[in-house]
Amino acid sequence: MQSKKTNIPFSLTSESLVSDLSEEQLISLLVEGWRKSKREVIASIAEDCAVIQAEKKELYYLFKMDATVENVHFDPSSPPEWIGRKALARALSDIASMGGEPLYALVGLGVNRTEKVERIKQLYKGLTDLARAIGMDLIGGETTKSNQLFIVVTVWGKTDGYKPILRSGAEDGDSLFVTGVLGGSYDSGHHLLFIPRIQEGQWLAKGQWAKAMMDLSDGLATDLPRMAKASNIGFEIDYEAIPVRKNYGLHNALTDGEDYELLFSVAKEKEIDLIKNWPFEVPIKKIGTFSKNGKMEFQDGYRGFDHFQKSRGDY
Ligand SMILES: Nc1ncnc2c1ncn2[C@@H]1O[C@H](COP(=O)(O)OP(=O)(O)OP(=O)(O)O)[C@@H](O)[C@H]1O
Ligand SMILES: Cc1ncc(C[n+]2csc(CCOP(=O)(O)O)c2C)c(N)n1
Ligand SMILES: [Mg+2]
Repeated sequence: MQSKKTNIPFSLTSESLVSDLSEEQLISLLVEGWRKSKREVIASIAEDCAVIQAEKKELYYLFKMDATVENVHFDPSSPPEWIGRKALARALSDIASMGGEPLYALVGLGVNRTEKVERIKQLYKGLTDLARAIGMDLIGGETTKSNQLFIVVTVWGKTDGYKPILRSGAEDGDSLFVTGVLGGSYDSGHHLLFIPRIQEGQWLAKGQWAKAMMDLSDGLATDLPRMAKASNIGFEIDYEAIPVRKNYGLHNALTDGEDYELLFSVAKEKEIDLIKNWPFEVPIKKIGTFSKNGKMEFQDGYRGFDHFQKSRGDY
């Protein structure tokens, strides 16, 4: 795998804390200097999923792990079925973001000894109901004692007969689209009950509509610059075009996170056909353009979610 530049703005000392870094800086630091040893690893760290090319032509395997932690990703009072559902759906959103088809899941569970068995049973029901609905198989996992309830889901998916869509394919002049509406995910409960855009992602990849694609988990303000940097191209946003959830505002749409919608680039000349042929219920909206004259960052004050920066309910 390719190591990313660390971009650490100061020298670390033995006293430095994780909270001195952003999530991205910590990951960069941990994998600095790591080089992939296998040719079949097509994409890895910094993409939504790792991509492994199988020996058969145009067969790619996708892998993604996501953690769902009490008081970080859900409140103790959240319905347990919804917690389990969310834990799987988070990883499915990353598979969707490459146009993949989910196949198998491994589930890690951390539970306190004082936890009610019924709560964990309900949590598992939410998770397995979604897996069944999607037609994927639960093939194993791990269970451990933990002070804080957590679920770690690893999903294995594939693209068979077509290439997965990376974050790095956007080019000058491409149109930038988003599915659904953005903002207010936590307060509205969307963060528990969102529908991962699996069919939409596959359609966009199979039909060669999307050139670059990712899912929005940390907020457009953080995630779009990631796509721009991966593609090495700037962007220009039409702020008024951003689809905002009812009762929320532009700031929510840019910074709240957990939208779990698809962000993708399309060649300008395909834009009209895309809109005409879009076969799904969820709407798509053009929100800007990739441009070599544009910036790769949003203006100051728009910043998405970061696990190590101070936010709601920090401890
Ligand atoms: N501890 C780690 N070691 C190695 N790679 C990591 C580690 N944590 C995250 N990564 C990789 O870093 C990238 C960013 O991780 P992250 O989980 O934020 O993915 P994302 O797709 O940006 O966000 P989300 O999972 O919320 O959609 C991914 O490619 C992920 O596989
Ligand atoms: C109790 C509670 N507090 C805050 C939030 C909001 N939240 C948590 S993680 C995240 C970004 C994506 O996470 P990751 O980067 O891990 O994929 C956001 C916006 C929540 N859902 N529950
Ligand atoms: Mg992602």
